[in-house]
Amino acid sequence: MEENYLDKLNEPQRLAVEATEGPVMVIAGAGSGKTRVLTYRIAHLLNKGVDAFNILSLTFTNKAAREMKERIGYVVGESNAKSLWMGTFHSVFARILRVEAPLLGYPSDFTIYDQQDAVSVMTKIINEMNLDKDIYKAKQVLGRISQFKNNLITVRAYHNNQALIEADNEAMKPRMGDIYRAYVDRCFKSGAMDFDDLLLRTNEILTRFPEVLAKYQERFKYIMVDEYQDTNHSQYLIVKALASRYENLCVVGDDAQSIYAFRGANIRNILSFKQDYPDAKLYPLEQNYRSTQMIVEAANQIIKQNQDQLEKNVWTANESGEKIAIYRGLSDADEARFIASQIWERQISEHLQPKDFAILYRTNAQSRALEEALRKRGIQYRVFGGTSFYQRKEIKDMVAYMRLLINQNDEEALLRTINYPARGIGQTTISKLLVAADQHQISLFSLVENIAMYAPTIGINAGTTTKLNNYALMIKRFQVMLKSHDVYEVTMEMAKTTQLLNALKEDSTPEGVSRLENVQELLNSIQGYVEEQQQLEDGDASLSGFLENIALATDADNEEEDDNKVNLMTVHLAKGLEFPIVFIAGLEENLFPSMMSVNTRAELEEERRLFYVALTRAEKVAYMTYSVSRFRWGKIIDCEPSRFLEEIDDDFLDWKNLNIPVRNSNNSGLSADLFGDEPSAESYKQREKSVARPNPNQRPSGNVQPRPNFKPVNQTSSSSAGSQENALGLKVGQVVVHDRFGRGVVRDLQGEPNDMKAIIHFDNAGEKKLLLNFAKLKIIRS
Ligand SMILES: Nc1ncnc2c1ncn2[C@@H]1O[C@H](COP(=O)(O)OP(=O)(O)OP(=O)(O)O)[C@@H](O)[C@H]1O
Ligand SMILES: [Mg+2]
Repeated sequence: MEENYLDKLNEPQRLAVEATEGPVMVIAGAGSGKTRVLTYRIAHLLNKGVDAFNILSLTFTNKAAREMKERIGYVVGESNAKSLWMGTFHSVFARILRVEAPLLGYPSDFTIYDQQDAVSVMTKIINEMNLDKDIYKAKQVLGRISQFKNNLITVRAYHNNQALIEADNEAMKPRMGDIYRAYVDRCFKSGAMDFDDLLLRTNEILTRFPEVLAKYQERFKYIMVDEYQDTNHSQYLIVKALASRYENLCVVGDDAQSIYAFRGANIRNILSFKQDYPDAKLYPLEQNYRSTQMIVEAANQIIKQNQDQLEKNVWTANESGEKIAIYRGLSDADEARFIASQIWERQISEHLQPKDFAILYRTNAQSRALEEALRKRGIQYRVFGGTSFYQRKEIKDMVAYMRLLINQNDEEALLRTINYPARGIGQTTISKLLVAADQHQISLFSLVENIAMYAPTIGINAGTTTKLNNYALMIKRFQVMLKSHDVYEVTMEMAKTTQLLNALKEDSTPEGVSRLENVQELLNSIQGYVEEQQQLEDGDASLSGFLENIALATDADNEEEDDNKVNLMTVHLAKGLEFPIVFIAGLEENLFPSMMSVNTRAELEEERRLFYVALTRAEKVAYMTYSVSRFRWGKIIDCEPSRFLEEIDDDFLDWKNLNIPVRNSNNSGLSADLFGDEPSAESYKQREKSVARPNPNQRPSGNVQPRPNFKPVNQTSSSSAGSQENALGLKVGQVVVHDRFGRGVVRDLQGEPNDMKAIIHFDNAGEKKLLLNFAKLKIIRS
């Protein structure tokens, strides 16, 4: 055991760690060690002899939980840390529901529907009810239902709530209640829960079954919640119910970082903690250990402008640090190029690694330009969120088969697999089946399984009947196989028998190859899962266990093994994380703050908190970038710098390139003329929060002190060096394969031998200039 671990805490942190009995709340600024307090507190509990089994810790991501576990393992020994219950609300309560959901009539192997499944169910409902799709938009309707669920408004409660009904009538959606009922029925019949159900049903069980509540109250004698500011009402009630017996509850959070109000997070949870637990102890943490003085002070100044916040005094003893660099791009491509060039330079000049950098942005769509710039520089990166591994089509197809094996009522899984790979079961047949299943009040699978009996009345011919029969038999066979073989063996067999692997193998395009690799990767991960679980004492190598991990992987849970890469993610996903160098990109009006969020003060304040979260991720250096034009919604639009930039005092800022002409704007087709289009000082003054200050773009140049090593971007040597030697022995005219762009022909070689670039024309991707030191090329024909 690590000795004197309490010495690694400052005074208030140590007190919060040692106050293990009774309610405790820590509300403190970013980087002040809240998460560290929780980690050490758990270690301390274990060290005092509390059984790991009795500790529940709720984190924002599963990754955060794993990291905490690891850290706790260092302090108290790994074996002790293993049986801790840690994870997101969704993953912890999904685990409990596996045991308890049958109380509500769900199968214990219930499926978890992700957003895509939910949208598909909703689209069907809206179609079947013949509703106007422009008024009843599937995602919007689901958003509304999510609100209901997170506030524990069940279908029945909705129908008894005149105010809600009237609100929906006014919103031109009088059928909302019927849709809600149809959606809940449909999920229930499929034996499926969506994400909000995981919390709603947990609440339902804890309320309706006192003996179950008592069981978990006994079990979780010590409860901890990180990022408490972002818990919604449903989560709040679960915690409250579980903690109400022992009240050994410790919540930590920061009201200034509450960024999920749009999803129902409720800052009042923090404020009412004192009322719920009048004896609660409060420990203010004020010292920031993460960031430089420059960053801490600038962040303090930003958040001070919000009216709704608890008073805090955050300071740091860290070095003063560099000013925040601001860069103005001519286009999103130029902005991205600047960022990539800075990463490149800092890696070399400061011996930093790719993983030391994070690029944060407001919307996922911004990653495209950034990715392109990083690729051009040969910088390794990974994108969190967006289309995660498990959302890819080929993976979802495989997973749908797996889901069907454990829950044959899972209608979404059935619809996804019934004719993929193609087995001649057409859309008309499927529509007939859906109607008939509904008429006979049986699940789609039962219908397909007994199709011979129903076929004549439904109007399905003999050929199709055989096909449906074969499909059902195949699924049944795997279900049986699952009883005697491990999960990996069954899924491997399934991938082969269904022809799924073959279908992918036939496609030899680079995309096809990568799809096949993805499926292989999935099979590998199943194998890894089976082996890992078999080694654990209370291991669960079941298919449902595996599927649960997949369904609940949050966007921030990136499982990539080789993690030495530049991190790209939205600010929302960056919560709780820290990186030596952080770029905040796209600081423009209508982007950050988002266009949707500038109408009320409350919305704007949430955007400002988001900005505060972004800046406070940085340890050593922060950059803020914006662009005067950007490719959005299919066209180039002009942009103004974000009002947030104006809100930071000049003492903290270093405006990088105001007096440096930006060299070019390559593929954006823009020229320096754009400078003339920027907003006037006048338009700034008109803004609500505007400080009396000139347009930042027209600041006196005396303010601009480019760092000595600052170079204008995009100066590449273009001396032709086609005949020179290079590492690969590459020559003009050779045919090569690139792992991303596929097959191509070398057109030209440029630059110094040790920094050579190749111009390659790719069959599918067109002409690219690649840095040979980084591009992974294979010569296939000289
Ligand atoms: N007493 C301490 N001594 C040394 N380092 C510390 C101390 N307290 C915290 N740190 C370090 O400071 C950094 C920030 O801590 P932590 O992530 O726990 O802050 P936080 O309050 O949870 O931040 P956030 O609000 O962003 O979630 C971490 O790297 C942590 O290890
Ligand atoms: Mg934290």
